[in-house]
Amino acid sequence: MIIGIPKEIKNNENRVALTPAGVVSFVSAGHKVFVENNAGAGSGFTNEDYINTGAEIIDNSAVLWEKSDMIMKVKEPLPSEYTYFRKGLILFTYLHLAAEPALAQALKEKGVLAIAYETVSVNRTLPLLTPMSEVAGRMATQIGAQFLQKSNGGKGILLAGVPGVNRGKVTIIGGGVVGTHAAKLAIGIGADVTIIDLSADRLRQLDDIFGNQITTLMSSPFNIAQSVAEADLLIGAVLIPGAKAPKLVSEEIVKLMKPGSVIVDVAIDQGGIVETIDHITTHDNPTYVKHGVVHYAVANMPGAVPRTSTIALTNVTLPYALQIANKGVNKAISDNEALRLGVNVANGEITFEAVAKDLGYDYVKVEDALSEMVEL
Ligand SMILES: NC(=O)C1=CN([C@@H]2O[C@H](COP(=O)(O)OP(=O)(O)OC[C@H]3O[C@@H](n4cnc5c(N)ncnc54)[C@H](O)[C@@H]3O)[C@@H](O)[C@H]2O)C=CC1
Ligand SMILES: CC(=O)C(=O)O
Repeated sequence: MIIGIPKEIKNNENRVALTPAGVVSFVSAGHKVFVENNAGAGSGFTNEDYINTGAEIIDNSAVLWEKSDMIMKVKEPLPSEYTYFRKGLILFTYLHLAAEPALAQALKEKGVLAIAYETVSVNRTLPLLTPMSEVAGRMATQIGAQFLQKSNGGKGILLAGVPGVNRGKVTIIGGGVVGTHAAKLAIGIGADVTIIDLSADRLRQLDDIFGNQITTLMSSPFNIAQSVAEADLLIGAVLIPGAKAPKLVSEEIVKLMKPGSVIVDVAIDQGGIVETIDHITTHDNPTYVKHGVVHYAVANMPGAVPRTSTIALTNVTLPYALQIANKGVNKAISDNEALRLGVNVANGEITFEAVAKDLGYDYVKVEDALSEMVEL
């Protein structure tokens, strides 16, 4: 199989979908790898590093997409890349289609076989999302602390407090991977941390992990309003896999927050949980102020720490990509249920139920969408 690795074009996206070590794995299994010129530069991998491990450098995105059987990316294709879509192309990347209706339509219309990292699922865990959620969770606290500084538009508090002065309050909605890692950092710097989740079992686990270093609360409109109103920093970390994020924090609740408080909505890649966040922000221009509250809604947070993130991401994506290349995509999907759950679009159909529901398409099972091509 020919695997193509484009240079990412999203704002400040410095990750790359394959490291030189990954090239060795593909080439030694008999595959060919094309890497776009300087695709790895932002993560500290030079063209020479890729050439030395057996890849070929291609200086033109259109040519790279055209020559490749499978495109491995980090972020969802942007509109300028939709023109490269074609029937039968395999696309393996983050997609977050519930929040990207135009992309979903383009993938459908062009017959791309699109496998989303974020819905590949093993025993209700999301192995290809987890490492980036670990990164983004840790970053969320770091970024929140930074924007709480007066010079950055915040209310001018130090989350850690000092002897004789209150610690800052951090409310985290969603106690999964992002929420846990945000909490780790917030506890580490000495903040007063509350985690809100809908799952009583998850709250029990968090209580076992963090003990009385955190307060846990069941997710309800009342608890959310009360905790958010008091928070200096609110972190959005909810996920319903594949689906648009629920708007759990209304405009009225945001108005209850004190001026200079900060919201970091990590769940923005699925549309975000805060009503006053109506657009995605970028690393170049990461915040805006509404009702006196600083809003941060960057959908590719790990792109700002690309060396760590690229290695963490490719550690988990490579084994799946190798299965696709070695077995062929149909057999790989047929053999591996986790990978099958990653298929969001196939043969012009939406094959992930939550995405189909949110975007108003008929849901077609992967087995049915691919029935002419493979027995599942
Ligand atoms: N902005 C960015 O750069 C990045 C964003 N993310 C996103 O962060 C979000 C969270 O990801 P993970 O932590 O990995 O997901 P996860 O599945 O580990 O955790 C989600 C948590 O939300 C909880 N939840 C669901 N409905 C809820 C409700 N109504 N109220 C309270 N809690 C609720 C679940 O019980 C679960 O504990 C996802 O949208 C993910 O794509 C992840 C990495 C980077
Ligand atoms: C999860 C995701 O979309 C990201 O890491 O950018």
